[in-house]
Amino acid sequence: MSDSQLKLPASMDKTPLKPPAVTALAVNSLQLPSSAAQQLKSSGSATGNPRNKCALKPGYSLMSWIRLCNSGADLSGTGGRVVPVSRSELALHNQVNDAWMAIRGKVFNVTRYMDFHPGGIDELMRGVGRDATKLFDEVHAWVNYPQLLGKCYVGPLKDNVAANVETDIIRPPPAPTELVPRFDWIQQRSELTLCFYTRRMANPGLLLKRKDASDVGLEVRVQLGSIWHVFSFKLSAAVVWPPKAVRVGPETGKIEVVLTKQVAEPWQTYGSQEISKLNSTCDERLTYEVLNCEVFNHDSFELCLQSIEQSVLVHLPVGYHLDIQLPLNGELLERSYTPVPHNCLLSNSEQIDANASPSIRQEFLIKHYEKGAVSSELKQLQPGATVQLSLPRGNFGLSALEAHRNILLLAAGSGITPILSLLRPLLKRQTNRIERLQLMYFNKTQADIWLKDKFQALQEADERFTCKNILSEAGGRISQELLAPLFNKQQAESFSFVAVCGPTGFNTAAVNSLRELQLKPDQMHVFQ
Ligand code: HEM
Repeated sequence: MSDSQLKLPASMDKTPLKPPAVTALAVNSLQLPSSAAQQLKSSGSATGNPRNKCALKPGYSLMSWIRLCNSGADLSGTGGRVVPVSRSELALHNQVNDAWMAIRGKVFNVTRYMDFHPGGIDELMRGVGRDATKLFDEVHAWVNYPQLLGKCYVGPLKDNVAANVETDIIRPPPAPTELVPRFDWIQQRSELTLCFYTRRMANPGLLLKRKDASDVGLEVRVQLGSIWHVFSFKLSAAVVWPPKAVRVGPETGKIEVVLTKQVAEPWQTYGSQEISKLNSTCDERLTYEVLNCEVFNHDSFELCLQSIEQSVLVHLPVGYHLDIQLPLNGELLERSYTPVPHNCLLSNSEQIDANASPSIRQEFLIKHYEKGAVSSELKQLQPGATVQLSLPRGNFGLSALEAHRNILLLAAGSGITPILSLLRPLLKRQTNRIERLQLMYFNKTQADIWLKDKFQALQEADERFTCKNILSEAGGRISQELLAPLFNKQQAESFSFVAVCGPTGFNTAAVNSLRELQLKPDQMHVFQ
């Protein structure tokens, strides 16, 4: 890791006011995960604040740690050498003045970090002299330890599974439905930030709803798999709608909602909240109005929808879709579509992997089928018309791709839309960085290819990404012969995971070919 990589994380780049004590009532209603609840009991947070963060001694801020890391000091204690460490050796370094800790097969010397640890020395000591991966993840899986402890790296844990050490593979987290997001808040004079912590690679979705015109009612729904965790807030005072910023980290699992206070002053408490659960397969619909509906190419169009009264912001988990529902001849028609990033529309010349923040808008690229009732109806929609959208749906697990650095994407026609949503999170992934991401995009003719220029630009901007267009008019089709050269196990860059999306016939042919090439079910995901 180079020195220049160690920068202050954006979220810590401010000096926030410390949140004052939360009332007993609010704490009770928090439903902390049991591990965190136990910590609260055992460490007896004096303030009653759900956070267990300690006040750091003067001179031990994050900034000071970064300065120390960049000072050239020998923080690993090995003089810069990488030394493999056995478990028995690790166990010897269990003192506050000689503290080593293994996380995901890597041993770090955390002795000098002790005083800088925001959770305090006692907490950090719980993990020293041993493999602390599980404990670390239970407390704060989102913390970027490889970056913070880069200069403290001693070496790989010797008897760890070899593959783990070499490729930094991280085991998939337990099923997301077991997880309850942990809530926290932080404020500045003019801002209130609501934070929700899920888990690394949890791939959360988010829905924000303005509850009433008084601007103190806010509903925050965090989607984990098929469960929505609904936080209904009554804030201490009014805030401005929409939020100033909303950040959802598919990799870190951290969500931040930054609200501007209508009156800039410190608050005693954020207010109060109630938590409930909702199944995402429920029939709830959100009403959207058409902003515009325009031709995209010879047989497709772009449809831009906006939440009615702009009162709902939605962020879909990566690889999820929405069902669009509209009435026709007394019946309700419904079809699934994956929204595309705003920069995929014709009117937008930005690169494909730009901003993907939650939005009051949902934008779609839709292929028009002459005999397709839904696409024909949607194509005729005029600005101001309304449609109903379902809550985000899907079964894609981002963590399934976590261990893979060479990923192949197979898309046919409009099946490109869920595949598009993978590009950004994969290319931006910090842990186990992607080495090669190849898109094979199947269409009939040149004129059918969507977003050709955008893929070209992305290919030029990021050498890890390549796009290959395959046209059936030129005899190209999905087959074992076509794919076989990509799965030569003798080559280091052979693909180890494939995501597929297209019509049923395409998906079946792709899966059959991949099976013949010895790919296992857990090395594929098919978007149906
Ligand atoms: C494995 C043993 C560890 C335990 C038991 C532990 C415990 C804790 C606790 C209780 C907190 C306060 C949580 C809160 O804000 O609610 C915390 C915060 C923190 N810890 Fe650790 N920790 C451990 C290891 C580490 C390591 C190795 C690092 C180094 C990268 C680290 C970095 C941090 C950071 C950056 C925070 C602040 C997180 C935030 O504000 O979101 N911790 N830790």
